[in-house]
Amino acid sequence: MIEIKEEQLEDILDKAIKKIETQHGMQLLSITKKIAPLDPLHFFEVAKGMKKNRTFWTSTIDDFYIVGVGNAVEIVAEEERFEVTENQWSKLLDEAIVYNPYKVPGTGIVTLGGMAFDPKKPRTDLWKKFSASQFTIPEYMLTKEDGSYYFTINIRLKRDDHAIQLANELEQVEATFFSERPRNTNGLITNEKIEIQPSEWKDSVRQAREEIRKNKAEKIVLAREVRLKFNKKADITTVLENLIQTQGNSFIFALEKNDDCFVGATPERLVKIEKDHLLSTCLAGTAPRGHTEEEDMAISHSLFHDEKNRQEHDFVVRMIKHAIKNYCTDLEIPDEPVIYPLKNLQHLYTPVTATLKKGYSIFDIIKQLHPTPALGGTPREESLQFIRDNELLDRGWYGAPVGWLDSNQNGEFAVAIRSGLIQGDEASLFAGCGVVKDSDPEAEYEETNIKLLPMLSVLGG
Ligand SMILES: C=C(O[C@@H]1C=C(C(=O)O)C=C[C@H]1O)C(=O)O
Ligand SMILES: [Mg+2]
Repeated sequence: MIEIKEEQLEDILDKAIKKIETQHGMQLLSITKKIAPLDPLHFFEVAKGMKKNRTFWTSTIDDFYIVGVGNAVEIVAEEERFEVTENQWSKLLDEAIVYNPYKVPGTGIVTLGGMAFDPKKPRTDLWKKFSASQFTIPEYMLTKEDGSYYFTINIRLKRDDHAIQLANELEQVEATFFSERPRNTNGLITNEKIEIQPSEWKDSVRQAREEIRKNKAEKIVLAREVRLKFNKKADITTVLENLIQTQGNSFIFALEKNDDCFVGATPERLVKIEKDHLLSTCLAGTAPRGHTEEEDMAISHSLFHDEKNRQEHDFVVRMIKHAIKNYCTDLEIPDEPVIYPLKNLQHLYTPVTATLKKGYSIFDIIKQLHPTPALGGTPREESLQFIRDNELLDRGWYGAPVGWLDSNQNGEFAVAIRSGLIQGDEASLFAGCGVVKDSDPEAEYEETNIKLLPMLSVLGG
Protein backbone atom coordinates (compact mmCIF):
# COMPACT_ATOMS: atom_id res chain seq x y z
CA MET A 1 0.00 0.00 0.00
CA ILE A 2 1.38 3.37 -1.01
CA GLU A 3 0.26 6.33 1.08
CA ILE A 4 0.22 9.84 -0.31
CA LYS A 5 -0.16 13.01 1.70
CA GLU A 6 -1.03 16.69 1.30
CA GLU A 7 -1.93 16.92 -2.37
CA GLN A 8 -4.80 18.02 -4.53
CA LEU A 9 -7.24 15.61 -6.10
CA GLU A 10 -5.90 16.18 -9.60
CA ASP A 11 -2.28 15.54 -8.60
CA ILE A 12 -3.24 12.43 -6.71
CA LEU A 13 -5.13 11.09 -9.72
CA ASP A 14 -2.36 12.03 -12.11
CA LYS A 15 0.34 10.29 -10.07
CA ALA A 16 -1.78 7.15 -9.71
CA ILE A 17 -2.55 7.00 -13.46
CA LYS A 18 1.16 7.31 -14.29
CA LYS A 19 1.88 4.20 -12.23
CA ILE A 20 -0.16 2.05 -14.60
CA GLU A 21 2.29 0.38 -16.95
CA THR A 22 0.17 -1.68 -19.32
CA GLN A 23 -2.79 -0.95 -21.57
CA HIS A 24 -5.08 -3.26 -19.59
CA GLY A 25 -3.62 -2.47 -16.17
CA MET A 26 -5.79 -1.19 -13.34
CA GLN A 27 -4.86 0.78 -10.28
CA LEU A 28 -7.10 1.01 -7.23
CA LEU A 29 -6.91 4.47 -5.71
CA SER A 30 -8.60 5.45 -2.47
CA ILE A 31 -9.01 9.09 -1.44
CA THR A 32 -10.54 10.23 1.84
CA LYS A 33 -11.45 13.77 2.80
CA LYS A 34 -13.22 15.39 5.71
CA ILE A 35 -16.54 16.95 4.73
CA ALA A 36 -19.32 19.08 6.21
CA PRO A 37 -22.02 17.26 8.20
CA LEU A 38 -24.11 15.03 5.93
CA ASP A 39 -26.96 12.87 7.18
CA PRO A 40 -26.06 9.20 6.48
CA LEU A 41 -29.68 8.45 5.55
CA HIS A 42 -29.67 11.33 3.07
CA PHE A 43 -26.47 9.95 1.55
CA PHE A 44 -28.12 6.53 1.27
CA GLU A 45 -31.26 8.03 -0.27
CA VAL A 46 -29.42 10.15 -2.84
CA ALA A 47 -27.51 7.06 -3.93
CA LYS A 48 -30.80 5.48 -4.96
CA GLY A 49 -30.77 7.73 -8.02
CA MET A 50 -27.35 6.38 -9.02
CA LYS A 51 -28.72 2.87 -9.57
CA LYS A 52 -25.87 1.22 -7.70
CA ASN A 53 -26.02 -1.27 -4.84
CA ARG A 54 -25.94 0.41 -1.45
CA THR A 55 -24.54 -0.74 1.86
CA PHE A 56 -25.49 0.67 5.23
CA TRP A 57 -24.02 0.06 8.68
CA THR A 58 -24.48 1.82 11.96
CA SER A 59 -23.62 0.98 15.48
CA THR A 60 -26.20 3.03 17.37
CA ILE A 61 -24.18 2.14 20.45
CA ASP A 62 -21.36 4.52 19.40
CA ASP A 63 -23.12 6.74 16.84
CA PHE A 64 -20.89 5.35 14.13
CA TYR A 65 -22.03 5.08 10.49
CA ILE A 66 -20.64 3.74 7.23
CA VAL A 67 -22.68 4.08 4.06
CA GLY A 68 -21.31 2.66 0.82
CA VAL A 69 -22.44 3.13 -2.78
CA GLY A 70 -21.51 0.88 -5.68
CA ASN A 71 -18.66 -1.62 -5.96
CA ALA A 72 -15.17 -0.45 -6.83
CA VAL A 73 -14.13 -4.03 -6.13
CA GLU A 74 -16.08 -7.03 -4.95
CA ILE A 75 -14.65 -10.05 -3.16
CA VAL A 76 -16.86 -13.08 -3.65
CA ALA A 77 -16.10 -16.52 -2.29
CA GLU A 78 -18.11 -19.71 -2.56
CA GLU A 79 -15.62 -22.03 -0.87
CA GLU A 80 -12.88 -21.58 1.73
CA ARG A 81 -14.55 -18.25 2.22
CA PHE A 82 -12.46 -16.89 5.08
CA GLU A 83 -9.15 -17.77 3.43
CA VAL A 84 -10.20 -16.57 -0.03
CA THR A 85 -11.61 -13.30 1.30
CA GLU A 86 -8.64 -12.56 3.51
CA ASN A 87 -6.14 -13.35 0.72
CA GLN A 88 -7.91 -11.17 -1.83
CA TRP A 89 -8.31 -8.39 0.71
CA SER A 90 -4.63 -8.32 1.62
CA LYS A 91 -3.55 -8.52 -2.03
CA LEU A 92 -5.85 -5.61 -2.83
CA LEU A 93 -4.43 -3.58 0.06
CA ASP A 94 -0.86 -4.31 -1.08
CA GLU A 95 -1.59 -2.98 -4.55
CA ALA A 96 -3.79 -0.01 -3.66
CA ILE A 97 -2.73 3.61 -3.47
CA VAL A 98 -4.31 5.22 -0.44
CA TYR A 99 -4.67 8.89 0.34
CA ASN A 100 -6.12 9.06 3.85
CA PRO A 101 -4.58 11.56 6.24
CA TYR A 102 -6.99 10.51 9.03
CA LYS A 103 -6.31 7.46 11.13
CA VAL A 104 -10.02 7.13 11.83
CA PRO A 105 -11.63 3.64 11.96
CA GLY A 106 -13.89 3.01 8.98
CA THR A 107 -12.24 5.54 6.65
CA GLY A 108 -9.93 4.87 3.69
CA ILE A 109 -10.19 1.47 2.08
CA VAL A 110 -13.02 -0.32 3.84
CA THR A 111 -14.82 -3.48 2.88
CA LEU A 112 -18.38 -4.23 3.97
CA GLY A 113 -20.25 -7.46 3.61
CA GLY A 114 -21.46 -10.69 4.98
CA MET A 115 -21.95 -14.36 4.32
CA ALA A 116 -24.36 -17.24 4.40
CA PHE A 117 -25.05 -18.89 7.74
CA ASP A 118 -24.17 -22.37 6.48
CA PRO A 119 -22.52 -22.72 3.07
CA LYS A 120 -23.22 -26.47 3.21
CA LYS A 121 -26.97 -25.97 3.15
CA PRO A 122 -28.17 -25.85 -0.47
CA ARG A 123 -29.08 -22.31 -1.52
CA THR A 124 -32.71 -21.79 -2.54
CA ASP A 125 -34.12 -19.25 -4.98
CA LEU A 126 -34.93 -16.90 -2.11
CA TRP A 127 -31.24 -16.10 -1.58
CA LYS A 128 -30.07 -16.47 -5.17
CA LYS A 129 -28.55 -12.96 -5.29
CA PHE A 130 -26.39 -13.56 -2.22
CA SER A 131 -23.17 -15.58 -2.44
CA ALA A 132 -21.63 -17.77 0.28
CA SER A 133 -19.52 -14.73 1.12
CA GLN A 134 -19.60 -11.31 -0.49
CA PHE A 135 -17.66 -8.18 0.43
CA THR A 136 -17.70 -4.87 -1.36
CA ILE A 137 -15.26 -1.99 -1.47
CA PRO A 138 -17.70 0.83 -2.31
CA GLU A 139 -17.06 3.44 -4.99
CA TYR A 140 -18.30 6.19 -2.69
CA MET A 141 -18.48 6.01 1.06
CA LEU A 142 -19.57 8.20 3.92
CA THR A 143 -18.20 7.59 7.40
CA LYS A 144 -19.49 9.33 10.50
CA GLU A 145 -17.24 8.91 13.49
CA ASP A 146 -17.11 10.86 16.73
CA GLY A 147 -19.16 13.72 15.27
CA SER A 148 -16.97 14.09 12.15
CA TYR A 149 -17.83 13.17 8.57
CA TYR A 150 -15.50 11.65 5.96
CA PHE A 151 -16.06 11.03 2.29
CA THR A 152 -14.06 8.32 0.57
CA ILE A 153 -13.77 7.63 -3.14
CA ASN A 154 -12.41 4.29 -4.32
CA ILE A 155 -11.68 4.27 -8.01
CA ARG A 156 -10.20 1.78 -10.44
CA LEU A 157 -8.00 3.77 -12.78
CA LYS A 158 -6.97 2.82 -16.31
CA ARG A 159 -3.94 4.07 -18.19
CA ASP A 160 -5.88 6.28 -20.55
CA ASP A 161 -7.90 8.04 -17.83
CA HIS A 162 -7.52 11.84 -17.64
CA ALA A 163 -6.84 13.33 -14.24
CA ILE A 164 -8.55 16.69 -14.83
CA GLN A 165 -11.70 15.16 -16.24
CA LEU A 166 -11.93 12.57 -13.45
CA ALA A 167 -11.33 15.20 -10.78
CA ASN A 168 -14.25 17.20 -12.18
CA GLU A 169 -16.53 14.19 -12.26
CA LEU A 170 -15.66 13.24 -8.70
CA GLU A 171 -16.30 16.74 -7.44
CA GLN A 172 -19.70 16.63 -9.10
CA VAL A 173 -20.51 13.32 -7.45
CA GLU A 174 -19.60 14.78 -4.07
CA ALA A 175 -21.87 17.77 -4.70
CA THR A 176 -24.71 15.41 -5.66
CA PHE A 177 -24.63 13.84 -2.22
CA PHE A 178 -25.31 17.25 -0.71
CA SER A 179 -28.19 18.02 -3.05
CA GLU A 180 -31.86 17.94 -2.03
CA ARG A 181 -33.88 14.83 -2.71
CA PRO A 182 -37.56 14.82 -1.84
CA ARG A 183 -38.71 11.69 -0.05
CA ASN A 184 -41.95 9.84 0.21
CA THR A 185 -41.68 8.25 3.63
CA ASN A 186 -45.10 7.08 4.59
CA GLY A 187 -47.71 4.54 3.83
CA LEU A 188 -46.13 1.09 3.90
CA ILE A 189 -48.71 -1.45 5.05
CA THR A 190 -48.30 -5.20 5.49
CA ASN A 191 -51.35 -6.65 3.74
CA GLU A 192 -50.50 -10.28 4.25
CA LYS A 193 -48.43 -12.14 6.84
CA ILE A 194 -47.84 -15.77 6.05
CA GLU A 195 -46.22 -17.88 8.74
CA ILE A 196 -44.25 -20.67 7.11
CA GLN A 197 -45.21 -24.04 8.58
CA PRO A 198 -45.71 -22.97 12.22
CA SER A 199 -46.93 -26.33 13.51
CA GLU A 200 -44.17 -28.23 11.70
CA TRP A 201 -41.74 -25.77 13.26
CA LYS A 202 -43.04 -26.60 16.75
CA ASP A 203 -42.60 -30.29 15.87
CA SER A 204 -38.99 -29.61 14.95
CA VAL A 205 -38.48 -27.95 18.34
CA ARG A 206 -39.90 -31.08 19.99
CA GLN A 207 -37.60 -33.23 17.88
CA ALA A 208 -34.55 -31.10 18.80
CA ARG A 209 -35.52 -31.38 22.46
CA GLU A 210 -35.62 -35.17 22.06
CA GLU A 211 -32.12 -35.17 20.58
CA ILE A 212 -30.95 -33.14 23.54
CA ARG A 213 -32.68 -35.41 26.05
CA LYS A 214 -30.94 -38.35 24.36
CA ASN A 215 -27.62 -36.51 24.88
CA LYS A 216 -26.95 -36.09 21.14
CA ALA A 217 -26.58 -32.32 21.64
CA GLU A 218 -26.99 -29.78 24.42
CA LYS A 219 -28.46 -26.82 22.57
CA ILE A 220 -29.86 -26.43 19.04
CA VAL A 221 -31.04 -23.10 17.65
CA LEU A 222 -34.04 -23.35 15.33
CA ALA A 223 -35.29 -20.52 13.17
CA ARG A 224 -38.47 -19.90 11.25
CA GLU A 225 -39.64 -17.64 8.45
CA VAL A 226 -42.55 -15.27 7.99
CA ARG A 227 -43.41 -14.01 4.50
CA LEU A 228 -44.92 -10.55 4.14
CA LYS A 229 -46.74 -8.84 1.29
CA PHE A 230 -47.02 -5.05 1.27
CA ASN A 231 -49.30 -2.53 -0.38
CA LYS A 232 -46.28 -1.14 -2.29
CA LYS A 233 -42.51 -1.38 -2.67
CA ALA A 234 -40.75 -0.98 0.67
CA ASP A 235 -38.54 2.09 0.79
CA ILE A 236 -35.27 0.97 2.37
CA THR A 237 -34.25 4.46 3.56
CA THR A 238 -37.49 4.75 5.51
CA VAL A 239 -37.08 1.25 6.94
CA LEU A 240 -33.58 2.17 8.14
CA GLU A 241 -34.76 5.49 9.52
CA ASN A 242 -37.47 3.75 11.56
CA LEU A 243 -35.05 1.10 12.80
CA ILE A 244 -32.63 3.81 13.94
CA GLN A 245 -35.44 5.56 15.79
CA THR A 246 -36.82 2.45 17.46
CA GLN A 247 -33.93 0.03 17.95
CA GLY A 248 -31.29 1.62 20.14
CA ASN A 249 -28.51 -0.63 21.50
CA SER A 250 -28.36 -2.28 18.08
CA PHE A 251 -26.40 -2.56 14.86
CA ILE A 252 -28.54 -1.52 11.92
CA PHE A 253 -27.51 -2.73 8.49
CA ALA A 254 -28.66 -2.99 4.89
CA LEU A 255 -26.94 -4.86 2.07
CA GLU A 256 -28.45 -4.37 -1.34
CA LYS A 257 -28.06 -6.82 -4.23
CA ASN A 258 -29.95 -5.38 -7.16
CA ASP A 259 -33.60 -5.33 -6.12
CA ASP A 260 -33.16 -7.45 -3.01
CA CYS A 261 -32.03 -5.99 0.27
CA PHE A 262 -30.99 -7.76 3.47
CA VAL A 263 -31.89 -5.47 6.37
CA GLY A 264 -31.78 -5.83 10.13
CA ALA A 265 -31.35 -4.30 13.55
CA THR A 266 -29.36 -6.75 15.60
CA PRO A 267 -28.27 -6.33 19.20
CA GLU A 268 -25.64 -9.08 18.89
CA ARG A 269 -22.04 -8.04 18.37
CA LEU A 270 -19.89 -10.91 17.16
CA VAL A 271 -16.56 -9.09 17.36
CA LYS A 272 -15.17 -5.59 17.29
CA ILE A 273 -11.48 -4.87 16.83
CA GLU A 274 -9.99 -1.44 17.30
CA LYS A 275 -6.18 -1.48 17.10
CA ASP A 276 -5.51 -4.66 19.10
CA HIS A 277 -8.45 -4.28 21.44
CA LEU A 278 -11.05 -7.03 21.04
CA LEU A 279 -14.69 -6.92 22.14
CA SER A 280 -17.20 -9.71 21.79
CA THR A 281 -20.54 -10.44 23.38
CA CYS A 282 -22.48 -13.39 24.59
CA LEU A 283 -26.17 -12.74 24.03
CA ALA A 284 -28.70 -15.49 24.63
CA GLY A 285 -31.67 -15.95 26.93
CA THR A 286 -34.79 -13.92 26.24
CA ALA A 287 -37.87 -12.43 27.89
CA PRO A 288 -40.38 -9.76 26.86
CA ARG A 289 -40.37 -6.20 28.26
CA GLY A 290 -42.92 -5.28 30.91
CA HIS A 291 -45.72 -2.76 30.37
CA THR A 292 -44.84 -0.89 33.57
CA GLU A 293 -41.48 -0.29 35.20
CA GLU A 294 -42.46 -2.63 38.01
CA GLU A 295 -43.49 -5.43 35.70
CA ASP A 296 -40.33 -4.91 33.63
CA MET A 297 -38.13 -5.23 36.73
CA ALA A 298 -39.98 -8.37 37.78
CA ILE A 299 -39.44 -9.91 34.31
CA SER A 300 -35.71 -8.98 34.35
CA HIS A 301 -35.40 -10.52 37.77
CA SER A 302 -36.96 -13.81 36.75
CA LEU A 303 -34.96 -13.90 33.46
CA PHE A 304 -31.77 -13.44 35.43
CA HIS A 305 -32.67 -16.33 37.77
CA ASP A 306 -34.28 -18.62 35.21
CA GLU A 307 -32.33 -21.86 34.92
CA LYS A 308 -33.38 -22.63 31.34
CA ASN A 309 -32.34 -19.19 30.04
CA ARG A 310 -29.11 -19.21 32.06
CA GLN A 311 -28.26 -22.55 30.49
CA GLU A 312 -28.88 -21.18 26.96
CA HIS A 313 -26.61 -18.29 27.83
CA ASP A 314 -23.82 -20.27 29.49
CA PHE A 315 -23.26 -22.41 26.40
CA VAL A 316 -22.42 -19.24 24.50
CA VAL A 317 -20.07 -17.89 27.18
CA ARG A 318 -18.15 -21.15 27.45
CA MET A 319 -17.80 -21.55 23.71
CA ILE A 320 -16.65 -17.99 23.03
CA LYS A 321 -14.07 -18.23 25.79
CA HIS A 322 -12.76 -21.49 24.39
CA ALA A 323 -12.83 -20.30 20.77
CA ILE A 324 -10.75 -17.17 21.22
CA LYS A 325 -8.43 -17.94 24.09
CA ASN A 326 -5.51 -18.94 21.85
CA TYR A 327 -5.84 -15.78 19.78
CA CYS A 328 -5.74 -13.24 22.61
CA THR A 329 -4.25 -12.26 25.91
CA ASP A 330 -5.90 -10.44 28.83
CA LEU A 331 -9.19 -12.25 28.23
CA GLU A 332 -11.84 -10.94 30.61
CA ILE A 333 -15.34 -12.36 30.99
CA PRO A 334 -17.51 -11.55 34.01
CA ASP A 335 -18.88 -14.54 35.95
CA GLU A 336 -22.49 -13.47 35.64
CA PRO A 337 -24.55 -11.93 32.83
CA VAL A 338 -26.43 -8.66 33.04
CA ILE A 339 -29.76 -7.71 31.47
CA TYR A 340 -29.63 -6.10 28.01
CA PRO A 341 -32.86 -4.17 27.40
CA LEU A 342 -34.24 -3.60 23.90
CA LYS A 343 -37.49 -2.03 22.80
CA ASN A 344 -39.48 -5.25 22.49
CA LEU A 345 -37.48 -7.72 24.56
CA GLN A 346 -34.61 -8.22 26.97
CA HIS A 347 -31.66 -10.58 26.90
CA LEU A 348 -28.98 -12.02 29.11
CA TYR A 349 -25.70 -10.39 28.10
CA THR A 350 -22.06 -11.01 28.99
CA PRO A 351 -19.35 -8.78 27.48
CA VAL A 352 -15.97 -10.23 26.49
CA THR A 353 -12.82 -8.12 26.27
CA ALA A 354 -9.28 -9.15 25.29
CA THR A 355 -6.13 -8.09 23.49
CA LEU A 356 -5.71 -9.62 20.04
CA LYS A 357 -2.32 -11.29 19.65
CA LYS A 358 -0.04 -10.00 16.89
CA GLY A 359 -0.41 -11.76 13.55
CA TYR A 360 -4.15 -12.44 13.87
CA SER A 361 -6.93 -10.59 12.09
CA ILE A 362 -10.66 -10.12 12.58
CA PHE A 363 -11.18 -12.91 10.01
CA ASP A 364 -9.37 -15.38 12.28
CA ILE A 365 -11.73 -14.49 15.10
CA ILE A 366 -14.89 -14.64 12.98
CA LYS A 367 -13.82 -18.00 11.66
CA GLN A 368 -13.44 -19.31 15.21
CA LEU A 369 -16.65 -17.79 16.49
CA HIS A 370 -19.16 -18.41 13.73
CA PRO A 371 -21.61 -19.86 14.48
CA THR A 372 -21.63 -19.42 18.23
CA PRO A 373 -24.19 -21.45 20.21
CA ALA A 374 -26.39 -18.32 20.10
CA LEU A 375 -27.22 -19.24 16.47
CA GLY A 376 -25.96 -22.80 15.97
CA GLY A 377 -25.81 -24.79 19.17
CA THR A 378 -23.59 -27.07 21.24
CA PRO A 379 -21.68 -29.09 20.16
CA ARG A 380 -21.21 -27.10 16.97
CA GLU A 381 -21.07 -29.89 14.38
CA GLU A 382 -23.95 -31.94 15.81
CA SER A 383 -26.25 -28.93 16.14
CA LEU A 384 -25.37 -27.65 12.67
CA GLN A 385 -26.10 -31.05 11.19
CA PHE A 386 -29.47 -31.10 12.92
CA ILE A 387 -30.30 -27.65 11.56
CA ARG A 388 -29.17 -28.63 8.06
CA ASP A 389 -31.33 -31.77 8.09
CA ASN A 390 -34.42 -30.51 9.89
CA GLU A 391 -34.86 -26.75 9.70
CA LEU A 392 -37.67 -25.78 7.37
CA LEU A 393 -36.01 -22.80 5.68
CA ASP A 394 -32.98 -21.48 3.89
CA ARG A 395 -31.42 -19.10 6.44
CA GLY A 396 -29.33 -17.48 3.76
CA TRP A 397 -27.46 -14.62 5.43
CA TYR A 398 -29.71 -14.59 8.49
CA GLY A 399 -27.74 -15.48 11.63
CA ALA A 400 -24.36 -15.03 9.96
CA PRO A 401 -21.67 -12.36 10.43
CA VAL A 402 -22.24 -8.96 8.77
CA GLY A 403 -19.95 -5.99 9.15
CA TRP A 404 -16.91 -4.16 7.92
CA LEU A 405 -13.15 -3.88 8.23
CA ASP A 406 -10.59 -1.30 7.19
CA SER A 407 -6.97 -1.34 6.11
CA ASN A 408 -5.75 -0.60 9.63
CA GLN A 409 -7.15 -3.83 11.08
CA ASN A 410 -10.15 -2.09 12.64
CA GLY A 411 -13.50 -3.68 12.10
CA GLU A 412 -16.75 -4.83 13.56
CA PHE A 413 -19.12 -7.70 12.82
CA ALA A 414 -22.55 -8.38 14.20
CA VAL A 415 -24.68 -11.49 13.99
CA ALA A 416 -27.42 -10.80 11.45
CA ILE A 417 -30.53 -11.56 13.49
CA ARG A 418 -33.75 -9.46 13.82
CA SER A 419 -33.47 -9.26 10.08
CA GLY A 420 -35.26 -9.83 6.83
CA LEU A 421 -34.81 -10.04 3.11
CA ILE A 422 -36.84 -7.31 1.43
CA GLN A 423 -37.76 -8.00 -2.20
CA GLY A 424 -39.73 -5.09 -3.61
CA ASP A 425 -43.26 -5.36 -2.23
CA GLU A 426 -42.54 -8.59 -0.36
CA ALA A 427 -40.21 -9.72 2.40
CA SER A 428 -39.11 -12.73 4.40
CA LEU A 429 -38.39 -12.21 8.09
CA PHE A 430 -36.49 -14.66 10.24
CA ALA A 431 -36.30 -15.42 13.95
CA GLY A 432 -34.91 -18.29 15.94
CA CYS A 433 -34.42 -19.45 19.48
CA GLY A 434 -32.16 -21.67 21.51
CA VAL A 435 -33.71 -25.06 22.21
CA VAL A 436 -32.41 -26.76 25.37
CA LYS A 437 -33.60 -29.78 27.36
CA ASP A 438 -36.39 -27.84 29.13
CA SER A 439 -37.70 -25.97 26.07
CA ASP A 440 -41.44 -25.77 25.55
CA PRO A 441 -42.34 -25.53 21.82
CA GLU A 442 -45.24 -23.11 22.48
CA ALA A 443 -43.04 -20.81 24.58
CA GLU A 444 -40.25 -20.92 21.98
CA TYR A 445 -42.79 -20.05 19.30
CA GLU A 446 -43.91 -17.03 21.35
CA GLU A 447 -40.27 -16.05 21.83
CA THR A 448 -39.74 -15.99 18.05
CA ASN A 449 -42.87 -13.85 17.74
CA ILE A 450 -41.37 -11.09 19.86
CA LYS A 451 -38.07 -11.38 18.00
CA LEU A 452 -39.97 -10.66 14.79
CA LEU A 453 -41.46 -7.44 16.17
CA PRO A 454 -38.55 -5.05 15.53
CA MET A 455 -38.71 -5.71 11.78
CA LEU A 456 -42.49 -6.20 11.55
CA SER A 457 -43.17 -2.86 13.19
CA VAL A 458 -41.06 -0.89 10.69
CA LEU A 459 -42.68 -2.71 7.77
CA GLY A 460 -46.20 -1.58 8.52
CA GLY A 461 -47.10 -4.84 10.29
C1 LIG B 1 -31.75 -16.55 17.08
C2 LIG B 1 -32.09 -15.34 17.51
O1 LIG B 1 -31.62 -14.81 18.68
C3 LIG B 1 -30.72 -15.54 19.50
C4 LIG B 1 -31.42 -16.43 20.44
C5 LIG B 1 -31.75 -16.01 21.72
C6 LIG B 1 -32.54 -16.90 22.63
O2 LIG B 1 -32.99 -17.98 22.22
O3 LIG B 1 -32.77 -16.55 23.80
C7 LIG B 1 -31.36 -14.74 22.17
C8 LIG B 1 -30.54 -13.96 21.42
C9 LIG B 1 -29.87 -14.51 20.23
O4 LIG B 1 -28.74 -15.17 20.64
C10 LIG B 1 -32.98 -14.46 16.71
O5 LIG B 1 -33.27 -13.35 17.15
O6 LIG B 1 -33.41 -14.86 15.62
MG1 LIG C 1 -34.18 -18.37 24.06
